[in-house]
Amino acid sequence: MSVLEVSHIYKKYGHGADVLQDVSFTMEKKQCLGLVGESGCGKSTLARCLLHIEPIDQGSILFENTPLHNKSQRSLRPYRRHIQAVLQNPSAALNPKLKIIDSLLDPYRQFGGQAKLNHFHYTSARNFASQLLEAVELPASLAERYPHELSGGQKQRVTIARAISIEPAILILDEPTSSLDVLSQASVLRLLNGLREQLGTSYLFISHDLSGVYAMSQRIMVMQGGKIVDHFEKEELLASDRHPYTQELIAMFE
Ligand SMILES: Nc1ncnc2c1ncn2[C@@H]1O[C@H](COP(=O)(O)OP(=O)(O)OP(=O)(O)O)[C@@H](O)[C@H]1O
Repeated sequence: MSVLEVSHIYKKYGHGADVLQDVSFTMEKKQCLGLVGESGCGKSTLARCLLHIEPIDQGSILFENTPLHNKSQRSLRPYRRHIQAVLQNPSAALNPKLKIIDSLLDPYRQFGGQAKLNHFHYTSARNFASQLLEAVELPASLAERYPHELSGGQKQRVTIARAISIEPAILILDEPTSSLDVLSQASVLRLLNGLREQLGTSYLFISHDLSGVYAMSQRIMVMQGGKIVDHFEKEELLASDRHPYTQELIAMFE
């Protein structure tokens, strides 16, 4: 069953050239869809359009069959909960002046404590923060610390905990491990995989690195110059009819 349907979207900044050109895909429930492509091809722009940080110029975005592309910011509010993101740099994502507990609770509070939860249970701020920290395999004692008192890997786990706190249907992961060392990268990817299975969230996993995308995704899209030039099931990666650009990426991977 599809959770997000993106059809023929176009996006440009100001009077520049199209950064996204005729991008279409669907995201299936509980699956991870990978998006790979070189720097500057438009991956983060696509993420920002899906998060409604940037408007699209043409096309449509349907969340569980409801069109989101033509909604006002006010009428988008209930849907924002369902599409959350984890971005590249956890230090920039966490407010340095807030204790971890307050960063963790921010989305739940933004939705007025009204988010109906299935996996987590809100009884008190402290207890909720402990459940979230436990989900990302961090000790509850970190709740009282400030971001500068955590390692990069711990900070990224906190941003993941915060993103899943309101149990979104979709999590956009834009290069979530690129600022981490190799060991932390592997453990964060393992954690994300486990959480997808536990929570039933759909992921859009964005990276310039095909090996990471391959490890995480059931389906893979390849972007070049703002277009999706290839789109296939993971098992079809080595099929002979792959796009020449995909073949270039595979050659780098081998
Ligand atoms: N706010 C903006 N205003 C104008 N141009 C922009 C803006 N954001 C991105 N661009 C341009 O759009 C194109 C796509 O950028 P985008 O950040 O989406 O690529 P990307 O594939 O995510 O790259 P990277 O992997 O390096 O993050 C680039 O040419 C970039 O310079």
